[in-house]
Amino acid sequence: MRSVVVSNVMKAYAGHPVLKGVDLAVGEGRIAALLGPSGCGKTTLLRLIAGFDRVDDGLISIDGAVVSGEGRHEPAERRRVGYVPQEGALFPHLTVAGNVGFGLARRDRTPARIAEALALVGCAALGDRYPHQLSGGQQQRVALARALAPRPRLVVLDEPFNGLDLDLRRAVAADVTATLRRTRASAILVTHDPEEAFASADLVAVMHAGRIAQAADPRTVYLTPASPEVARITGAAIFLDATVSAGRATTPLGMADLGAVAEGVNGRASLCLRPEQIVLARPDGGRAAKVVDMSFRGDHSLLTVVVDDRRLNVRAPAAFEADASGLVHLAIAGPCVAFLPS
Ligand SMILES: Nc1ncnc2c1ncn2[C@@H]1O[C@H](COP(=O)(O)OP(=O)(O)OP(=O)(O)O)[C@@H](O)[C@H]1O
Repeated sequence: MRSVVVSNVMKAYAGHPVLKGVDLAVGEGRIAALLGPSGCGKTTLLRLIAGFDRVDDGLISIDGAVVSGEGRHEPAERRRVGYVPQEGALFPHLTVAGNVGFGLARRDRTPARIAEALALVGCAALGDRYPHQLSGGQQQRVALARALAPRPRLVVLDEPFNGLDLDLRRAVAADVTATLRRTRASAILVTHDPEEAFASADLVAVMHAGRIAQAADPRTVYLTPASPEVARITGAAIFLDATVSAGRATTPLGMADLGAVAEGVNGRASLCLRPEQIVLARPDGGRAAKVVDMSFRGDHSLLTVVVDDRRLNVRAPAAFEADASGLVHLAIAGPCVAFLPS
């Protein structure tokens, strides 16, 4: 059963198209991450799903019922979609309990329901505090409790961890994901952080130029991106000129195995690698490259090397030291993806 289905949704602001035919399906109890660069339309799509705005064209259905499109626009308060907005989302003049109770219908606004929602996010003891008396992580947990309190069919979260520093961000994201899984809520999380998307979601929907460019499990989008843009949005990507023949690519760094080949690619191609796929090799098993810079990064050393006039960044072990020749030998590890030359 699909919890949310978005089909061919279009939205323009003042004649400027933002969503140009978005398709997305999120299964019941699944967590999807909507990943894309700033301004690509992630918030716009979330607002359409929550019902805060109307679609220009296309359909949105939740649990099998059309909520947007075909002349219908179910109002936000009837969609049973919990919304966790960007930072600063709590009402400052209400206590934590008041904030959580705010979204509940009057008959449901009982101390027991509020306590239940706060317990879900591990904040049972904080009901009497005001938002300014909470840490950033606690504020985001309370914002999730407020969204979960009415027992929604779907929870949508718009970059909820943006205001938190990196360590806290990872921890709060893990807690929030665990809570969503415990409550078996379907969820859509907007983020521009690939690692957050991979760690949190069953399905990563990569948004580019007003459409979903690829939607698949995290491993698939990272290891076999559907386009060069998807490769760049989902992490660091290095592109090498290559010649493709019989499932292998010849590159300035030697031969590479191909895991996926974009349609129509044969002969000249652009090979897409992740940084960790360029590895140090023995002299007899790799191409020589000149080390022109080295920067110690704690868990690894980042080498800048030149091979065939091309500068590349390569990760080496933290303890790496260049020998007197100033050369390293490089090879390509693991299957790569080939695209048409750009
Ligand atoms: N109400 C509006 N009126 C006019 N233009 C809008 C409106 N809302 C969004 N836009 C425009 O639509 C585009 C997409 O905005 P949106 O907020 O959906 O992007 P986003 O991917 O969520 O970006 P970010 O990651 O920076 O939040 C932007 O160019 C934005 O300026």
